[in-house]
Amino acid sequence: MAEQHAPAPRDPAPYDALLLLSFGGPEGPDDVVPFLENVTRGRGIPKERLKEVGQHYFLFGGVSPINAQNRALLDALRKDFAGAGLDLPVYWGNRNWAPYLTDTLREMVLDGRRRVAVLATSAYASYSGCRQYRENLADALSALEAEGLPLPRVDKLRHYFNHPGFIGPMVEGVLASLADLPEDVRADAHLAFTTHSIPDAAADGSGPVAEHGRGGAYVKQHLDVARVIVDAVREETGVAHPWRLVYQSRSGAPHIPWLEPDICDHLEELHGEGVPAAVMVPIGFVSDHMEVLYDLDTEATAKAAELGLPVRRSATVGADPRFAAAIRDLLLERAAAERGKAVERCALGELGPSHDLCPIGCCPARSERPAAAGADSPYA
Ligand SMILES: CC1=C(CCC(=O)O)c2cc3nc(cc4[nH]c(cc5[nH]c(cc1n2)c(C)c5CCC(=O)O)c(CCC(=O)O)c4C)C(CCC(=O)O)=C3C
Ligand SMILES: [Fe+2]
Repeated sequence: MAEQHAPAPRDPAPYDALLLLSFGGPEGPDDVVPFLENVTRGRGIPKERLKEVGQHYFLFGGVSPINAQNRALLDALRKDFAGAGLDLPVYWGNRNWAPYLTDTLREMVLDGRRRVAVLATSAYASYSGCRQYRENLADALSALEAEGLPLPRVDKLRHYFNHPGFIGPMVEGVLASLADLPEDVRADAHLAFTTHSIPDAAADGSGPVAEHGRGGAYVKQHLDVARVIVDAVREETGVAHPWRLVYQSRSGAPHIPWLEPDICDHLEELHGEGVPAAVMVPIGFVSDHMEVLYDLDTEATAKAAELGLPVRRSATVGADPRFAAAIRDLLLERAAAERGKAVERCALGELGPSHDLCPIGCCPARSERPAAAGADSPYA
């Protein structure tokens, strides 16, 4: 039949699967301590900080919101693929909790998958958000190798911080939060874009070393996203809201410098300057992680109440169908590139589309460990 000879309209080749790679989180009170041990093994986090973060989880019944968010995203992806006529299985594996990456990758291999596109639930360059996931992939491949299993090739899809399917839903979220503020303070509201604080040294080394100055790709990428959102909001409302990129969820020892200011200090400063309201925009988080539910919705919101400063927290992308479609777009784009085709790469802002393959020295670690899916990968 002629139909069989026509090129597939949505050709995922050479990929035979998509792997959603995430952080993982506890599913109940008994999971909290072992989860935190997994996260912080060898990372030098003070004991007091761990106790404190454990309390954040216990406050929510020991359940991290991240797993439900990932299950919703998996559903959205499967729906999106089916709707687009893309026949590709979608798997899910985590760094720190079940389903663990190694178990998922083993299942994939036993299912016959040999060429895997990987989407990490972190949109930006950094050790924690990029290289560490590549190290996790190398560890999983090494475990399968030790079991005598055939190794799949894993390709990590590019950073999507500036993809319209990631930014569009956030713009809508900011507009909704602004509309939710009392009318008399709305036009003068500040936008506080927030992301995970990381050590200054990790920020400086984020992304391809040669390409970025101080603050590295991590800070630059967030600033680019913030500017795009501010412009899009202005186009809708006619108001150029003052804004700043601020940080949250700092965890290391106090004598080590991390990115600042913290969101709570920032709210205090805004209040001191007579700013009448603010919207917290968690651009650093793909979905409502514990950092969003605790550090913003609980801690920073209480701080604002204490100050008498009206604040709203705008929505994360989560399982928005536009985000699922963006992931399909990234996968098909990379698939075409791997087939040697010229591809169009969607990106807003000034930085342009990120690289497909992390170059040698991208987001260096404190100690050198093998990392897959990059120019320095020991795997094919
Ligand atoms: C940049 C970044 C992202 C964003 C990229 C991405 O989204 O992946 C991220 C995500 C996440 N971080 C998470 C949880 C934790 N992170 C910790 C510790 C740390 N994070 C760091 C950075 C990041 N982390 C860093 C530099 C540390 C210090 C220790 C180290 O250098 O590794 C700790 C230890 C306790 C503490 O001190 O907070 C916990 C419990 C969860 C799950 C939340 C949930 O359950 O919903 C998620 C998604
Ligand atoms: Fe973290």
